[in-house]
Amino acid sequence: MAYTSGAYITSAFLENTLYTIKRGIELAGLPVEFYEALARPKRILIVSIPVRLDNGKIQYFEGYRVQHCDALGPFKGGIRFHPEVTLADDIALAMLMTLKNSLAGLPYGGAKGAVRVDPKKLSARELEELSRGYARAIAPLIGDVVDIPAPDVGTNAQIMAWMTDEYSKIKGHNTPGVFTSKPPELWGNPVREYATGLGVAVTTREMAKRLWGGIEGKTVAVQGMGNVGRWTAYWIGKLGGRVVAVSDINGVAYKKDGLDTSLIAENRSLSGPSLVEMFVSKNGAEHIKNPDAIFSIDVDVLIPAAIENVIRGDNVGLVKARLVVEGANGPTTPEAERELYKRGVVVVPDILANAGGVVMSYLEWVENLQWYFWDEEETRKRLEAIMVNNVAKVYNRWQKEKEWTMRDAAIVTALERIYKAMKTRGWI
Ligand SMILES: NC(=O)C1=CN([C@@H]2O[C@H](COP(=O)(O)OP(=O)(O)OC[C@H]3O[C@@H](n4cnc5c(N)ncnc54)[C@H](O)[C@@H]3O)[C@@H](O)[C@H]2O)C=CC1
Ligand SMILES: O=C(O)CCC(=O)C(=O)O
Repeated sequence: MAYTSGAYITSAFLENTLYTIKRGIELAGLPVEFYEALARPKRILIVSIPVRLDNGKIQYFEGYRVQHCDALGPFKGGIRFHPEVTLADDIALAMLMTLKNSLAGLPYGGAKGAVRVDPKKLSARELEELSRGYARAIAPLIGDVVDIPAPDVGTNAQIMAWMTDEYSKIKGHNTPGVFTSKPPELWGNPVREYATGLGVAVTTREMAKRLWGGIEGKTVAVQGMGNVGRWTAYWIGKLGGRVVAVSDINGVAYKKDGLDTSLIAENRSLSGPSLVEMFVSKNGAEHIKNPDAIFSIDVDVLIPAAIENVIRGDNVGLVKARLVVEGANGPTTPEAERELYKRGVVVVPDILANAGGVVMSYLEWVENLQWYFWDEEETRKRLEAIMVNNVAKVYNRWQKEKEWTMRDAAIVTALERIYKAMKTRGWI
């Protein structure tokens, strides 16, 4: 069975994702036709978005919306604004969403969107124009029961607000359920801002309980201080773990006795690198200029929460942690993962560990469709219960199959649900 996309569009990330799906299908004993059904997205839209820059010139930005699979329900997945994003990587991210949504038991298929842009180089007005332009460009393909985007790298609640407003103007009425992770003042739920990080932290606690009897005092390093990384560090601190290092593109903040992660909530407005600087200036942390030093810090748990393909064959030897929890999508290559398992290091896969974001998006969407809202406490409890249950489900499956990785257990569980739906529909 070939596991390459077989198309002219490819990337290391896409090939790794296809390899993982193929391996899952083989381990689950499912037929080759199922692989064929998942190896290509159902639909791809490529768009060009004109933006009038502040200097008066017009610049065109390329964007995508990849709808991978809708066997389980409407397409769902974030939108990435990043200068190096490619269509192939966007396809890989959409495939991971199909698996993640299935594993979490959500009534969703998988999708992902992207625009090749460095949002930090745009003014607020330019960013708003780009966001509205992207929403207009993909409007024919999305809808509150069709495809529901949300944030990913480089996007946030304000961008979701602009996109929801733009889409609602096109429809001629308010359509809150078409994007999730909106600000609370525009039908969002306050939990969504920190939901992915909370989910990663709860996953880490649940794994630490099983591996070591608890998370209390266990040392943790977090790569990335964006939405996922910062809230992971914050909640790890709240749950009793000791975060000794955090990093961003400009370097690492390290403190042997543990960083005061409660400062993260007090400094909500700071961006990633400034949070690292904040730990140095306000918390007495050491500043290590090389951002990759995060991998070699001697900790119990390493949490890559920045971007894909960061733990690879060439640097996996640096990792000293006993547990890797994937906050980012696709941070560990298959080669690196094999090496880690050989050394007895457990890797908790992205589709399990970082599902808190989309689970919370689902709760927000249910609120939006009903125009009925739960309070913060109630939604947080629901999110935590789903995460705890998902970790137990995957861990127990993994325990029964000693030759498998935790990723295998997660992917097989996700694939079986999609297969049953496709079979029942008569798609395969
Ligand atoms: N935002 C969400 O709800 C979800 C995000 N994810 C995944 O989590 C990861 C992070 O996403 P967000 O936090 O939303 O993005 P973000 O854009 O808020 O933050 C990403 C951070 O990573 C940093 N970074 C990039 N390359 C780095 C490197 N080589 N070393 C250290 N830091 C680096 C950036 O400077 C930035 O601070 C991505 O893989 C994303 O797909 C997964 C589930 C949900
Ligand atoms: O909240 C969502 O709908 C999607 C989040 C996302 O893009 C992800 O989990 O990678």
